[in-house]
Amino acid sequence: MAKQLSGAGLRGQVAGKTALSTVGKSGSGLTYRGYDVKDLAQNCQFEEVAYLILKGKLPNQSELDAYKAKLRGMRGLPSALKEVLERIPKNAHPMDVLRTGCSMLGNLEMETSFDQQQDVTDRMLACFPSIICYWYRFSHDGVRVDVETDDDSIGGHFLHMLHGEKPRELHEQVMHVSLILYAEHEFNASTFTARVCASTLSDMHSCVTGAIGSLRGPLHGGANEAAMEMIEGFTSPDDAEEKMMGMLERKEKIMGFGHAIYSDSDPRNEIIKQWSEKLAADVGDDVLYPVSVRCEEVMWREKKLFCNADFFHASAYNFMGIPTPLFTPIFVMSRLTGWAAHVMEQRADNRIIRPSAEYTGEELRPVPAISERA
Ligand SMILES: CC(=O)SCCNC(=O)CCNC(=O)[C@H](O)C(C)(C)COP(=O)(O)OP(=O)(O)OC[C@H]1O[C@@H](n2cnc3c(N)ncnc32)[C@H](O)[C@@H]1OP(=O)(O)O
Ligand SMILES: O=C([O-])CC(=O)C(=O)O
Repeated sequence: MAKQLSGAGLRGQVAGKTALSTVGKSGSGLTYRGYDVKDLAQNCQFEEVAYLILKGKLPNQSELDAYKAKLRGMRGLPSALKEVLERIPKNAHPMDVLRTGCSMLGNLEMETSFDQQQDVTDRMLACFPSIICYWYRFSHDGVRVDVETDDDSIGGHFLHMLHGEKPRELHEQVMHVSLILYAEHEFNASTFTARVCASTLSDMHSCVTGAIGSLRGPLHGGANEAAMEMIEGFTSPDDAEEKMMGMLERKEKIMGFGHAIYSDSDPRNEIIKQWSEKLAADVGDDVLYPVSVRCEEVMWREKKLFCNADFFHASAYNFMGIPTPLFTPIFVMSRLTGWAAHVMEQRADNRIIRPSAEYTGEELRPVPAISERA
């Protein structure tokens, strides 16, 4: 059954056109440029999907090889950016670090013409993992990590820098799937932020910096971290059930569940759930995965609320040894493709986005003299 889309939050209102993705259209849960996300997650690497989203077609082998080589060559960070990252404290949130890193990059490598939009985007795609890991390893381990690795993929590059060793094949594969699932999602809050910024004819770094800020909140991308914080407090499935029932009774929001558009499932969930199960078996987990499954059952039974893309990402990332505060920055590494493609689409057919407001304030009145004011 389709969700009733109306009310506050611009729900159900068409705010522009896109050829990039469909979300919740009947018969197809989520498509990128006409391809089902399940098909893409099963058959592609993330770089192929990034190419598809940004350049409009799936690459052939030589195009993919050239694209990966280009991205590999753009992983380095300018020394001024490294200096800025070294000054950000250990207790900063990595999303704030990334927001600052993106903004600083825009100062050092400014987009001076829209002709540069593809290259500027590829540069961000290549170096965002470097920004996150350079700061994280410096502030937490006192290490100036080498960001110019020769890893084949963006996900592999990230895991290599984070853990100081080449990732296992299983983990690199899960990163491909995860980054594909998060890559694009029509007019979600962060993408809409990017498009509003683009509609003023601003530069790409400004659009992406704003979008990072929007993604950070727990009602959007920040939900994967919030979900992790919740499930790690549950010691067993029964404990999870008891505590969740209490949360529901107190009418608390449970992060990682529900969706603004999907009505009864998020197509990304079954994919990342399968990988979470595989990773649980791999690490010999007998708590986090069963706890997560019980949460899913309780939420559906009690509220008909389903897991969105974020919920099983929490356990999957945890099983790969990724610290919780880095969960949402991984989302950025991926969604950057969607944001940038939307910025390009907006630029290609632009009118400044400027909706109207329903006024609920005072009627027109004169300014009283200061001596007459309460
Ligand atoms: C990748 C992503 O960004 S996916 C989204 C990630 N965000 C989260 O997981 C945060 C938790 N979920 C939510 O807050 C919401 O479901 C959102 C923000 C995703 C969507 O919000 P909305 O479109 O307003 O939700 P919707 O209209 O379906 O809400 C219906 C009712 O269910 C409740 N509800 C929705 N989600 C939840 C939840 N996770 N926990 C508890 N109750 C919920 C709402 O409060 C609302 O109740 P009300 O009518 O009494 O106010
Ligand atoms: O579409 C939304 O509102 C949120 C979401 O799932 C996403 O951005 O991936």
